[in-house]
Amino acid sequence: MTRPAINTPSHSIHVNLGARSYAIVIRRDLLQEIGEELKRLKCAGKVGVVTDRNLAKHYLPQVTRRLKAAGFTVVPIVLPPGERTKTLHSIGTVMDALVNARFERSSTLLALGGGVIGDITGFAAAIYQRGIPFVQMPTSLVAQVDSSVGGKTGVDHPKGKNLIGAFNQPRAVFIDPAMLATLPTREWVGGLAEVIKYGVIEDAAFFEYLEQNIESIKHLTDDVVAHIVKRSCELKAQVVSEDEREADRRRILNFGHTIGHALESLGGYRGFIHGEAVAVGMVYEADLARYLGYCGEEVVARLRALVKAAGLPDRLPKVAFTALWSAMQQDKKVSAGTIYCVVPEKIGAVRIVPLEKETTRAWLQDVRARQATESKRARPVRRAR
Ligand SMILES: NC(=O)c1ccc[n+]([C@@H]2O[C@H](COP(=O)([O-])OP(=O)(O)OC[C@H]3O[C@@H](n4cnc5c(N)ncnc54)[C@H](O)[C@@H]3O)[C@@H](O)[C@H]2O)c1
Ligand SMILES: O=C(O)C(=O)C[C@@H](O)[C@H](O)[C@H](O)COP(=O)(O)O
Ligand SMILES: [Zn+2]
Repeated sequence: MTRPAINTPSHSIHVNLGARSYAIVIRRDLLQEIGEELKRLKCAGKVGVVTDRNLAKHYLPQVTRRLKAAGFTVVPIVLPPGERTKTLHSIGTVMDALVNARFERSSTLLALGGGVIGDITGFAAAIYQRGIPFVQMPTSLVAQVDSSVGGKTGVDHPKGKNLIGAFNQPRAVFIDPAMLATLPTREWVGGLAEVIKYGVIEDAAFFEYLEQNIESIKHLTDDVVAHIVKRSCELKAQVVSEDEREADRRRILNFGHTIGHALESLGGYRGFIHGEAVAVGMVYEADLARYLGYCGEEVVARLRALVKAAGLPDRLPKVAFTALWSAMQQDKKVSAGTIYCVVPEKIGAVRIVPLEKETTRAWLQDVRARQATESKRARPVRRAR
């Protein structure tokens, strides 16, 4: 589906990390200026454009033209699309391309794509010759509101998401919201999960805005898209500036991910896309919070209603407790064997709590009992003959 063009004014948001500080620039048609922008960053020589086949079709010729016009030598590195590409094998592919093209320490990588491409590129940039600069040009909603900012880079392991990686900040993030025009609907909707997350973790007014504007959001109204991309980047930049390496505060950005990541890995990265898994994760982590007495039923109800209205999944699929618990133990918030989970206290405020195995097992049994009752109610009543 081709979407209408998206108009947005220009914004620059500062990620304040001392020597590693950088700007998130949000501007319509930034794509046309990518060569000049890299020159402004003092990049020179070779640029490796890491992208996937979908993005290559839509944008690679234009990006290559702009970079060449600005004097760069362009080396395209095109990977297959999707989460199953986020592997060490792909890192090997990128390494081979850089070695073969004789990339130097002063060469640059440009991540042209969604979160998968951004995470791979940032990690490749961290390890090639022990570190070369990289720039993010995010193209999906997940990437424009979340993954391009903050320097978490890496790849998945069959047993867990993002288990191999590095903190590596980009030199800049260039967001052209017009590029969302070609994003498939399922990916757009998936991205809304990370947007909703910001409302729950620290901005109740933003959550209300999303509730009130969900129809325009689904239809990509210009001013609404501009607002959600900008507000999400502001919120993430602030958290990352306060706690770059997730010593404490940054953990709030992981709301929905303890269960969400477990569902992704249990599904072999073929089931839910990331945003969908996070949506289900948020609903059930909120439900667990209610069960444990950290928040009231109204918090779960509002979150579930917004998730549903956005078109995201809100039902925990069938999964055995032992499998779920074991997958959750791969989470990076696990400390001394204890799983810590981000739970809401109210819309706009979260806390981080340890999970106890038997209580979590009892909660899951309760979830299943409620799901069974809901299914019975939803089933049409058969008339006796
Ligand atoms: N590093 C972080 O802080 C962070 C934050 C959030 C998510 N992530 C990671 O990001 C990944 C999910 O990102 P994603 O949802 O962008 O997935 P993705 O990169 O797989 O992109 C989704 C799909 O949309 C296509 N696509 C992207 N932009 C497009 C465009 N403008 N036009 C047409 N097609 C387009 C891609 O080719 C792909 O098929 C996960 O691996 C997740 O773990 C990382
Ligand atoms: O930037 C962060 O910090 C986040 O947690 C953002 C998440 O949306 C993102 O999916 C992140 O990659 C998850 O990190 P992980 O450390 O749990 O792998
Ligand atoms: Zn995420």
